[in-house]
Amino acid sequence: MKVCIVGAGAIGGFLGTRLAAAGVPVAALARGATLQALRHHGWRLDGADGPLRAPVAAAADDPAALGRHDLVIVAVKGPALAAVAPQVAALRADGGLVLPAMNGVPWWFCAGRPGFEAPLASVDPGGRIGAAIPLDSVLGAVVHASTTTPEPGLVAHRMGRGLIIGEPSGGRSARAEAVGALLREAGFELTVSDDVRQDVWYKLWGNMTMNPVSAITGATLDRVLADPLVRRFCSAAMDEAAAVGARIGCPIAQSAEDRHALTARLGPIRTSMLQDVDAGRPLELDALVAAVREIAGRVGVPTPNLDALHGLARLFGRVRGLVPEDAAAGPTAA
Ligand SMILES: NC(=O)C1=CN([C@@H]2O[C@H](COP(=O)(O)OP(=O)(O)OC[C@H]3O[C@@H](n4cnc5c(N)ncnc54)[C@H](OP(=O)(O)O)[C@@H]3O)[C@@H](O)[C@H]2O)C=CC1
Ligand SMILES: CC(C)(CO)C(=O)C(=O)O
Repeated sequence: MKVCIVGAGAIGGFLGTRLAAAGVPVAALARGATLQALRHHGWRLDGADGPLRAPVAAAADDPAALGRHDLVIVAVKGPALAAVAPQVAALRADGGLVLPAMNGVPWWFCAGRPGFEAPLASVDPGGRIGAAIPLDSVLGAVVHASTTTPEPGLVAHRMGRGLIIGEPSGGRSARAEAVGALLREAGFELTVSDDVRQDVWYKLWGNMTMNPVSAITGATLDRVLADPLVRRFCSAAMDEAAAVGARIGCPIAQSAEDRHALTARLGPIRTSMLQDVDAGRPLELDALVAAVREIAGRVGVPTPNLDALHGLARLFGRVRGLVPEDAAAGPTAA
């Protein structure tokens, strides 16, 4: 299976290196210093298992130079997705698959469901992503790992190798099993899910509060959860999202406190959004927070705590130039 990674950063490099080290030909659509590093050194991953190095099949900033692929793994941050969607389309072979390995509500999440005939403006403004990447080419994914890029093209793996993949509409398929086998072979703890939407919503349930709260405060996850007032606020926002999930076929059986106990086990993690603040990169607020508010609005669930979190994180980002001034000009603006 020919694989191309779009977005060879912390997660893209983690997936790309492990796949390439397992003998899979893995190309990269990358740019700038990351592109130079990949061309010079190939795929590089450092972690508790020691350094892993593997050749990159090809690396370029132009899809035309890379050809077509059976599997295109997209691991950009949410704000970059609309810009790379046409490139993803150009990299995908006829019948090829697209696996977005990203946090938050994906653009395909509500597609085709009653009440969601119009695409989510927060994650797919104008429906351009959905138009470029047909729903029937998508496999949903959830990444349970923590990685960083200490320098362009070099990934540091901190913890976790969990991946969940599945058909957006649920159920089993031969193609999901085939991609699952490939990733399992590359050393990931791989689950092929019957209901990947549920898994996406469950992961989001944590990121939705932990990432923006860590971004605003600069606190690692252990410190976010150690403050009783902050913890209670996060729980209240999570209760709202759980009520939204119950309306869209993604019920959550746990309490927010149950989930905090699991998150606390991760220890002093700098969330990917806190890493973005550190590096001066755009914040993924639309996929992690605005989209939940937009879905809540469509199903009629009030979200006062989530609204407050969105407002604070958005203002924090705007003041630092990490969120555009016109962000969420649509249904989540107010
Ligand atoms: N890091 C983590 O621990 C975890 C992250 N996630 C999620 O995974 C996703 C990816 O995150 P992460 O890997 O941390 O992000 P990074 O910022 O480390 O990587 C994103 C990569 O995408 C590249 N990119 C962006 N736009 C383009 C473009 N137009 N052409 C080519 N390359 C481009 C960036 O390049 P450049 O540097 O040039 O901008 C960067 O290399 C996010 O949704 C995140 O929330 C999920 C679980 C854990
Ligand atoms: C915090 C973590 C590693 C797991 O929830 C994550 O998903 C992120 O940093 O975005």
